[in-house]
Amino acid sequence: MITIIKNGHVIDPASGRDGIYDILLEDDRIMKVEAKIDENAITSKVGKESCVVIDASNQYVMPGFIDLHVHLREPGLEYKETIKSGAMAAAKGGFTTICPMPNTKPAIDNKYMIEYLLYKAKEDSIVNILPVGAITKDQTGNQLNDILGMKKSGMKAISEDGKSVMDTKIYREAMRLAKEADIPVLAHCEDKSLVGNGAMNEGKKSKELGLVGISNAVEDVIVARDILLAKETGARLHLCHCSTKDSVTFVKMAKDANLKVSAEVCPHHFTMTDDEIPSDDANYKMNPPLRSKEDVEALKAGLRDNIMDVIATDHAPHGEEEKRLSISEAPFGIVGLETAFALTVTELVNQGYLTPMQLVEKLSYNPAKIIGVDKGSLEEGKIADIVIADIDAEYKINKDEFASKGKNTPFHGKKVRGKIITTIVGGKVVYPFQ
Ligand SMILES: NC(=O)N[C@@H](CC(=O)O)C(=O)O
Ligand SMILES: [Zn+2]
Repeated sequence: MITIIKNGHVIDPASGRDGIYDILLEDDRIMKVEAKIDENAITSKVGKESCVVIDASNQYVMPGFIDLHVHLREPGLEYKETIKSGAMAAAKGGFTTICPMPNTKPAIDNKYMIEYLLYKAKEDSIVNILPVGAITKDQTGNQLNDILGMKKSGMKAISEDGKSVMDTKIYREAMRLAKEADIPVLAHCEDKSLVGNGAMNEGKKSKELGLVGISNAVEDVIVARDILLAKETGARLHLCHCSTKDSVTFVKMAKDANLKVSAEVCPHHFTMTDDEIPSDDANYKMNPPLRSKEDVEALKAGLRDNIMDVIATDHAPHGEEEKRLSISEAPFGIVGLETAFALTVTELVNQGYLTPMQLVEKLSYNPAKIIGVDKGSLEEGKIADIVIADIDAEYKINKDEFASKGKNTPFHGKKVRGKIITTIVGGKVVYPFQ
């Protein structure tokens, strides 16, 4: 099968291309990227029926996005999301590869669960799935999992996401094993004893709503600890969902010291402050919480200055009933796969924080490097994981149009720019849904 993507504005950090090109795909590979590819010459050779032409005029053509932080709720909580529905949400959001976190029920904490996830992904998922395994048994923090065995079964990273491993000795040993396995540690940074019953950012707004606050130190203390452990063990540390200005400062210090540290920011954390939470509405509740203006500015500057490497969604679907509860009672988390690109365009590219090239670095090129896969590139010979988007298209976010089962977003009705038009995985169009 031949596919030709015509006249698109190619943005590809791997080759440095930033201009109008045609791309020729043969089966699952990128064969040619050239200023002009003559489709008539090709159709006359292979026949019209084995050649698809996609017109990408006035659209951006980018390597498929890679999300290092997604919660699919299968197994165990399929009413919130399944592998199938989560993968469809990913495709609709321009993501061709996603890394599901292991906090399912049961947790992905042994090699059989990794194998199960990969088997299920093959059956049900229209995007690539790279498994992340839990660090301790059942994520209870006491007993280290078989990290080397899980890696052999296809695990691409370890994480205790949803919480931190509070026992520093166990965590240090996990980092040693991650180094031996040559996989990154995806760190959720939250000091359990400091957070208590905190439900939103500690500040004026939490007082106004009468809610228990979560201070910045809850995150910062563990960010600092984890960086020190990465220094001692030589492990590759990736800091998840950074939300505070001091997280950015610590990441900069770690990079200046040449440590193997990378960091992600979620779209909600650069889009909104805690002050913008209108009422006790749990669609504004996530962990870490929406922070102060000062923190949001530091995150945006950190992305701009390439201190922060990745934009990841932390897509965390929950049932509508659960999110109808008050902020103090509802579970933490909001969906993100289908709003990430538009929020990045609207809040960062259109506001002058990121160039389109940086957007692609943070949504595709850098995540591929961090998770260690040969993706995030539109160079000839690479797998054809591609996203085509209209970055000018203006519309209002509508949760009822989400492919995700989760409708829990604070961005319903928000006016944005940037729409995914086509998502291609391994040379096949997966969105629009076939
Ligand atoms: N981020 C969240 O608010 N929730 C996540 C857990 C996590 O990513 O920490 C979830 O699993 O619901
Ligand atoms: Zn987390």
